[in-house]
Amino acid sequence: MNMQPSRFDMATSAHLPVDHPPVKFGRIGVLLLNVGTPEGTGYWAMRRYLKEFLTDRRVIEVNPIYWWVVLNTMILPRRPAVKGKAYASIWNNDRDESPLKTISRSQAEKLGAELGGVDGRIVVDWAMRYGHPSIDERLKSLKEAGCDRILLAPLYPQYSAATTASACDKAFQTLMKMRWQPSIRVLPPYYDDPVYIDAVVEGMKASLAKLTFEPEIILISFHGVPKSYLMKGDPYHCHCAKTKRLIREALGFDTERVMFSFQSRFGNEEWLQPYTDETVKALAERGVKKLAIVAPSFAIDCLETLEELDVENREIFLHHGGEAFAYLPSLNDGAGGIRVIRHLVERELKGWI
Ligand SMILES: C=CC1=C(C)c2cc3[nH]c(cc4nc(cc5[nH]c(cc1n2)c(C)c5CCC(=O)O)C(CCC(=O)O)=C4C)c(C)c3C=C
Ligand SMILES: [Fe+2]
Ligand SMILES: [Fe+2]
Repeated sequence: MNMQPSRFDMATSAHLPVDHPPVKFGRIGVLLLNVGTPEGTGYWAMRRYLKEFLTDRRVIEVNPIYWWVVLNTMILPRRPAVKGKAYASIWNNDRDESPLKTISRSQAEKLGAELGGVDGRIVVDWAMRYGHPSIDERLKSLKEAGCDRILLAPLYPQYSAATTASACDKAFQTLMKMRWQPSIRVLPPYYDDPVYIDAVVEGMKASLAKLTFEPEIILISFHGVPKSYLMKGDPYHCHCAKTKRLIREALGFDTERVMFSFQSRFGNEEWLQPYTDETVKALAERGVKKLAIVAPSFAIDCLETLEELDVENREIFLHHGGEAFAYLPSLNDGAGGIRVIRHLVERELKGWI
């Protein structure tokens, strides 16, 4: 087949040979990626989601035979019902989907509207690592729309193999099967990006200003990972520590007032410490009466923030003597959230647009 550049001109001209396949090219795709979410809160939808999540070797690194037994005999028979109830309590009933999905879609729509004014060739889409819309489906769709350059944008400020690398692995599995692969770029972690830190701090200040109390302590809670991942070289812990320091400095609060911890522990292995639930309990028992929690590792509010922090940890705090508790929301699809994503995406698209 003649692969000279003129072939592509031909593809769009009236001189295209009758038996020539259709050729679409020249557009630039941006694919926003997040962790994933169940399709429903019932047992089978939850089971499918958890099974996909918990069979990802980037997420669970223990011996696969041991894990197969644990997953199938202990976790999948019970966890779907328990977590299904938790998801039901935060579900977006208007759209019958989780908040993570609603807000991911909105982020992509808002970013698409803004970037369309910058360069008409840009197509913004979104996908989930687990569940739908899948990375496979949306990557193929971008390619079919004529995107021969694609920026993968995992919306994890702090890098972890369990999240960022897992999303990229999934994308590369699809690319492995493409004859004409698009050129690919990957958004680097942005844990210390000044625009991200400024937006988080601006959001925190706005939320704090609306409170009827002044928190004695601000707890910055990050999603945890097993400690063994840190020991094997995952930079997630260091990225979180730097994000925490930069937020504290930008707030201008002293070191005693801003603490950090890791949440969402799973299984019996040791995870990064200190644990959020234990910290919240200890603070209340120490006599702290007013507490605010923020979770900057989540680009979007989800089960782990709306339920685990705002409901479970609120209860722990109040039950152990605390009097006032506030969860400060994530950046989501607000002006600050979109400003951060747009800044990162425009920076990474340099040379393409
Ligand atoms: C068991 C191992 C897990 C690791 C390691 C892990 C890391 C990790 N996860 C996020 C972000 C999110 N996780 C969410 C839910 C969730 N996470 C795990 C397990 C691990 N995560 C499970 C099993 C679940 C499902 C809920 C549950 O059963 O507990 C979510 C919420 C999704 C939603 O639909 O709302 C997010 C977001 C990060 C950032 C991370 C490591 C850095
Ligand atoms: Fe998780
Ligand atoms: Fe570290």
